Amino acid sequence: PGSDWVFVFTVCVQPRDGVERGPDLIRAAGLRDKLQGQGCAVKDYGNLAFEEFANDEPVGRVKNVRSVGSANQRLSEAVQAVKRDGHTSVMLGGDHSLAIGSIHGHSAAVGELSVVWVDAHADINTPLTSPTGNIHGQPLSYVLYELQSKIPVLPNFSWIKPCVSAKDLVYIGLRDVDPSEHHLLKLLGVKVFSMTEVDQLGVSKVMEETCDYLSARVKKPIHLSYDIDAIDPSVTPATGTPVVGGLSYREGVYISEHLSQTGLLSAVDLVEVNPLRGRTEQDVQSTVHTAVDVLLGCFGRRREG
Ligand SMILES: CN[C@](CCCC[B-](O)(O)O)(CCN1CCCCC1)C(=O)O
Ligand SMILES: [Mn+2]
Ligand SMILES: [Mn+2]
Repeated sequence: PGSDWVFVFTVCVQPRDGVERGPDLIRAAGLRDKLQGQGCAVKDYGNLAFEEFANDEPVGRVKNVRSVGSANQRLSEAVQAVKRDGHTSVMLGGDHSLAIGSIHGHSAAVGELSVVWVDAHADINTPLTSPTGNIHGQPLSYVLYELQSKIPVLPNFSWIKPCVSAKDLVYIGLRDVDPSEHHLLKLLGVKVFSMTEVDQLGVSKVMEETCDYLSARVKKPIHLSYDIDAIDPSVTPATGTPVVGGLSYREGVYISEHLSQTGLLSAVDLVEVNPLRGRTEQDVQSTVHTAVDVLLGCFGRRREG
């Protein structure tokens, strides 16, 4: 990329058990210098401060509703500002519930989006189907037009307007999908490349088919929402919900290299890095450095040099 590329970090943290430390570790691993070293201009917006809610009691089974709703509203505004300045937004989580604000803000600024969701999980439970009540397993249900009838009124969530069509969503890396999620994916006909398809087709064909599928109708800006747990826990163990049988380091980086080549990458989330879930410092460093390499791949880094 030329020097006209500006990357801004709307770095966001949830008051959670360790995942709030992800962004600073990714910074400390030298993301800014490495991006600049490959010809990118970088602007770091720093960490977004979120309002604390004293007794944020569950609503039904949904946990941390008020703080997550409020945080995502601030994040949406921050991402909108970044996109209005014509930059590519990079949101470092924090957990995947932050994709609500990131996708909402991105769409508010640029309109219709394609979403590529790289994850071991589908993150499409509704508040009523979620087995855990954790919103990081639900973000897509709040932003998909087709699921709005399934969303109850939740405090601090009324600002969210659905903004993504199910036909503009592609999953890569799925291998731990709840029955209720699988039902919704089938019902909505969402395009899924689970780990089975990755094994069957190979990551190169998966990316070719992903891009053909997304550009079959109208080419739209791409929102890449990358959950570090898509990659195998042998490579990225420091994460909240590790699942065996994940992407290799090479497959994980190839995905971002391929999307970078489309020239359509407009916003990136990199979430669920949790240093407290690493058993050793090596576990944490392997996870953080892989996250950095995935991001460098998004912005033009090629392994050939
Ligand atoms: C698969 N769905 C889970 C995990 C969501 C992970 C969020 B991500 O951001 O990391 O992708 C887990 C539900 N299972 C928990 C263990 C018992 C069976 C249900 C959920 O809590 O909804
Ligand atoms: Mn996720
Ligand atoms: Mn996940």
